[in-house]
Amino acid sequence: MIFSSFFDIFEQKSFFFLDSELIKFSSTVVILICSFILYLHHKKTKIERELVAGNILTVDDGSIQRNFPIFGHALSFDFDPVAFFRQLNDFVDHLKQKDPGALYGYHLLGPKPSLFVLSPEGAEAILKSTVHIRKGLFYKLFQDWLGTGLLTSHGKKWKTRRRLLTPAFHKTVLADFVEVMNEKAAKMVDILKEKIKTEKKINMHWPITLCALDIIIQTAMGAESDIQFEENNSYAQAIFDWMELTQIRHKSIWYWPDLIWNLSPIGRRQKKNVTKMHSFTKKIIWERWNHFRELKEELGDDFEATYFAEKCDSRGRMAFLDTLLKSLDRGEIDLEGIREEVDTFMFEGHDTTAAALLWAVQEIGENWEVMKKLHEEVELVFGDSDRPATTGDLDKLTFLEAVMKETLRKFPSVTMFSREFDSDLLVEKGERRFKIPAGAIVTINCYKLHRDETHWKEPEKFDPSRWLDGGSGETRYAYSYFPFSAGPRNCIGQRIRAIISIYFEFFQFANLTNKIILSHLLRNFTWKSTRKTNEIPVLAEIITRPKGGIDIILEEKHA
Ligand code: HEM
Repeated sequence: MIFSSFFDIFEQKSFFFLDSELIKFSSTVVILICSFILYLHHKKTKIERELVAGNILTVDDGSIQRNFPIFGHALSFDFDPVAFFRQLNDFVDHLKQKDPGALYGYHLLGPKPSLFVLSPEGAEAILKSTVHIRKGLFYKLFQDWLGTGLLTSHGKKWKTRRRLLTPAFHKTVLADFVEVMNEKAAKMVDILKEKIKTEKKINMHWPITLCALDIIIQTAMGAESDIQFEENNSYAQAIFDWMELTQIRHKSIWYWPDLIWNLSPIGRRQKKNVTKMHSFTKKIIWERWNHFRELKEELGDDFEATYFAEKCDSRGRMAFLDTLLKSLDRGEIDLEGIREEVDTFMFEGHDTTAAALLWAVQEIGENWEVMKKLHEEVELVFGDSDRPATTGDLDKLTFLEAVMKETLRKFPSVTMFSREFDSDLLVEKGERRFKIPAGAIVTINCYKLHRDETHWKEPEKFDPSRWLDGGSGETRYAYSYFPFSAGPRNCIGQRIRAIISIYFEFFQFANLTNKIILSHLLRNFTWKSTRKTNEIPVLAEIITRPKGGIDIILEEKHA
């Protein structure tokens, strides 16, 4: 209406008319903008009052973060990702100093309340809830790549997908997984042995990331890949660029509306990343789906028995992509749904593991005593042989397990996860009551909570012995350590462990990958980190990684 009269004015070219219509038009626009600003201001003030009444602490006491009219604290966030993460951790320290018994703090993104958890007790109330399981607004920014797959969906869709996918990594494919992981880790070792012939200092970022990616491509999708030989692999590069741009979008609320984002230069660059990543996974899915259909046509009634014979156990459970293809054949999911889940597993399944391994390599290389103990342990289990590791071998590597647990305590790969509240949550701690209002986004920063001094002695110290017999790790308060999250929306890799442990004491996809890759490294090399861990900037961009990767001086053990 407004726009059509605006164009009419120009067509009629009547200046008298133009004047009066323009005045009408401009006043309408000004009134609309003013009403909107007043509405935002009213909403923001109302929610602020509600948060203070609910015992949620504010960070805007002048010294730490400014609360601007309309925009709230959004304008005080640091743009540099390392500084931004430090800022978030400082908020926790600042508020805990102010009120040691408080469970939650807040800042405002415009009128949107964004809460953060101050203590493990505060995390427990949220993670245990079976009602507040909807992921925070931030996860919408993942949807251009992951769609609404398991990580990002909620409600009925999430429940159906979780049921569909949980049995996907079952015990009968465990042996295949271990075989593949050994093969890929051995490939990485060969590549590194070649590298150290010409380079003294090795950056472990790409060798480890590509090895983890190689493993997930084959174990979850059943596809062969040569990705480890392509250091500048365009798929992996697209993933990293996507993460960086998503992080920028996260901190810049003006980029949140799709229209603005899609028109911006970095939004267009992001589109190219997404197209590249989608075509990579679609190709894998199509190849396997075509094979599935050809075989079905060829074998008729015998198809299921033949296709799944090697993959099925007596309960009829299958490998990841096969499970999805069978569901597709039954009409329980469509091709787009499979693409969403494949992308989710490609994303969650390699980068989380790679980040944890990088930090582990760094800590081992800095702590000579730890390296020595690990060498002794692998030598005891494998001797001088170069045979592949079995699940039995991995079970015996108890110190290595402790090293991985301690690494994930200090550097949980997924540092921050959040929930968006559809209804209020009342949390009680002793005499005190805290109210999280409906509409709030609550972020749990487990990097900070894993270093809570009330639960961990010398939390900044890398001390794997906490996890050995008698150590504090084993007797800890459950919610002081949750690198795989906890409750109904925990990491599916962890949940699988509980189901599979009926057959095997030890099974966990991520843990298995970590232990196999690290044991291969330890059997072949010794190394020294070139930087001190506490001097490495922590880049918490969706996945928490060391900025600049990990540089080590790597030497062959039996050269
Ligand atoms: C060191 C390795 C890993 C860590 C630390 C880790 C951590 C996590 C965390 C903290 C969450 C919850 C995220 C949230 O609430 O937003 C999560 C969810 C998830 N993880 Fe992992 N993960 C790891 C490896 C894996 C692997 C190997 C896979 C698959 C092969 C995987 C698949 C998933 C999926 C699908 C979800 C979403 C579950 C749901 O919402 O129902 N993760 N992971």
